[in-house]
Amino acid sequence: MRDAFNQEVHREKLYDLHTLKELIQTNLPLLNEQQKYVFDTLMKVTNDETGGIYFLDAPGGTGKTFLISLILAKIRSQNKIALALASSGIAATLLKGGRTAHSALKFPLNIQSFRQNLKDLRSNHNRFGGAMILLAGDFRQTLPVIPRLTPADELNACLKSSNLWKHVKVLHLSKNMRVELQNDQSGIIFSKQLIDIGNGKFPIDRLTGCINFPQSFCQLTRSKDELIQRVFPDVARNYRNHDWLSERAILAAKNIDLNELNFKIQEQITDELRIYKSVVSATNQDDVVNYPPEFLNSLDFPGLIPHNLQLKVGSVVIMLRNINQPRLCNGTRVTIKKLLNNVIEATILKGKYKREDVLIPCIPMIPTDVPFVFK
Ligand SMILES: Nc1ncnc2c1ncn2[C@@H]1O[C@H](COP(=O)(O)OP(=O)(O)OP(=O)(O)O)[C@@H](O)[C@H]1O
Repeated sequence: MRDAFNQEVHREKLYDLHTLKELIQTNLPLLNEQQKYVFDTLMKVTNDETGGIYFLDAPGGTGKTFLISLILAKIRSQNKIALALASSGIAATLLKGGRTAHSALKFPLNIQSFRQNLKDLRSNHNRFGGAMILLAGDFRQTLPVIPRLTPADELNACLKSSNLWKHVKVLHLSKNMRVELQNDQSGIIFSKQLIDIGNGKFPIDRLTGCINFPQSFCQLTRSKDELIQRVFPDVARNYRNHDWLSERAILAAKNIDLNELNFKIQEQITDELRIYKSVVSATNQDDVVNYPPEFLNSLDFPGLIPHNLQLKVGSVVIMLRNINQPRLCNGTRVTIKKLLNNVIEATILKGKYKREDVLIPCIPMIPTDVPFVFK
């Protein structure tokens, strides 16, 4: 732990002060009133070393990344240490110097133990060793996902259920800068409706227990084909345009629906289809008889690619694992460029590494959350 900490400290001394100061000069005057209040509050407790734990309650688009980048730059420009840790690889790529908590600290982020560790490392007995800890997110979004457990377990895993929550000071951002800057009226209404859903303001249907969307909620489609037509019009012609591809996506709650949608979209691409079959077998000799490859091949586990992976040049793929951070991490979207026997060449569609080509090799995978081990 001490080694990991020292490595981070060393990394933190490598920032170019001139670039940091330029960023501060450009972005600080742009902060809106709420953002400025958060910035001033956090910089004050950082500078006078009173520290404390803060939660930035801010829905999507309100400027979390913009504001946190500025706070990081300001602290680093004063030759102090600011670590940007994220729970997922793709979130870590949004911030300068961002790392997953796991990769930076070599242990999964557990706020309780992190609190004790910081006291030791900073030789300071205040909570979190006098450091300013800023957590950011949106409680209106998905609860932590815990496979095979109940909604009560998911609520328990939430930060709000932790003993620490009573010490957390909550700061708010509510102005959606993403739609504000584009002056898009329908975007402003939609973002407000999303916040109302998250705040439980939509009436619940007593019979079904579900919420009803108002007519003005969004454009509803009646079939998957119509949905594809609206989101990916004329795929056959447009799929080579990476900017066009990077601006659209269809989300679904279940893999089975996604597979059908992907199949239909990919069907419209005229390139040759390549099929990659995984070689699946039980690793424990005793299990080989009970779980023959034919059975294992028929299974479809969340987080694992299907046994029969069918791809075309131009297909869009989302990474499910952190293979090579920060470029190839869980959540990176790429489009296929070349399909070779054992390696796939692809181009990154979004984010800091957009347009960069990457190689995705064959990788052995052993899922850990199934009752028997297979590879
Ligand atoms: N004060 C500001 N002045 C100018 N642009 C801003 C300001 N605040 C945010 N933005 C811009 O608004 C957009 C949304 O901000 P940002 O990505 O930081 O929001 P977010 O809360 O992190 O969103 P999400 O949760 O969806 O990732 C970005 O393009 C960002 O550059």
